[in-house]
Amino acid sequence: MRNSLFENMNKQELITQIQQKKSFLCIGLDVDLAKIPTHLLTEEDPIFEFNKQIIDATHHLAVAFKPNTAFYEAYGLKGWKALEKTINYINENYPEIFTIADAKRGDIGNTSSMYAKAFFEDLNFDSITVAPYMGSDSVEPFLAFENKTTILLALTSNKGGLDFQGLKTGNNELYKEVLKTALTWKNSENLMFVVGATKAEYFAEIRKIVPNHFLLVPGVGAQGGNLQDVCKYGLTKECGLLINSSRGIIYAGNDENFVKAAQKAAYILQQEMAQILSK
Ligand SMILES: O=C(O)c1cc(=O)[nH]c(=O)n1[C@@H]1O[C@H](COP(=O)(O)O)[C@@H](O)[C@H]1O
Repeated sequence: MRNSLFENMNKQELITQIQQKKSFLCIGLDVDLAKIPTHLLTEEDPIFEFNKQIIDATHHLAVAFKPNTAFYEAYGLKGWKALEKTINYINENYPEIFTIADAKRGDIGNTSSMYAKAFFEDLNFDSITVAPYMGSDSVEPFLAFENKTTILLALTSNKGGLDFQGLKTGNNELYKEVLKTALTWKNSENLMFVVGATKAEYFAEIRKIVPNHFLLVPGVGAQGGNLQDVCKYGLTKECGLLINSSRGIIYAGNDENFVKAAQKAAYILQQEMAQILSK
């Protein structure tokens, strides 16, 4: 466990990692047994074995790992065990890495508190993705963990992302209200926001509302988002971006050479990031 300075340490450590690794890459560990190399299926725990090899080969190129819990919940108890082993493996071997439980939780206050305990205390993730739909008392139990980060969905990468998030509420679209209102919540310094890479044209507007907060940006790779477009308006002087790619990296290959293929895909993105950071 880290000390009470953790809240600032958390962000500071991330910034230090970004500078040292010249990377703001987050690798999504979205393990699908139908997609991993078949030779791993005879392992006792194929999901963990796959993750372990990906993590060992890419931890120096990435600053964050993001398992999406759906890909573990889908396999029941075995999947949850694999998630636990994965987060423990990262925390024990690469403690500098920022870990994200992509669980998209949020409920009435006392239920949110239990979600927060599950991911922050039991599993010891650094952060969790949370949906804002149920409002302040559904998010504040996560924010109360001053040593942890709550990553609130603002403008998501999917096609339907604008169905509700783009609706006008008075003068503003809903996603802008989410950003503005969340800044008024207690411990809002513990927030990051999700903005999809497929929505690059919205970053200038978003940065007017949240000039300094880190943004988690999924959608590069398989969903077609473009790194350069996102960085044009998304970058801050501290970088302020975590760019996620899941399938584009972990399934770059699907035979015995899958680790090398994943490493190469991560390296290509890291090199592009190094160039952007050097400007
Ligand atoms: O919160 C997320 O991470 C997320 C938000 C969003 O707007 N879009 C989005 O794709 N994601 C997640 O980011 C990952 C993207 O995976 P790839 O499309 O394979 O790179 C998945 O785990 C998604 O659930």
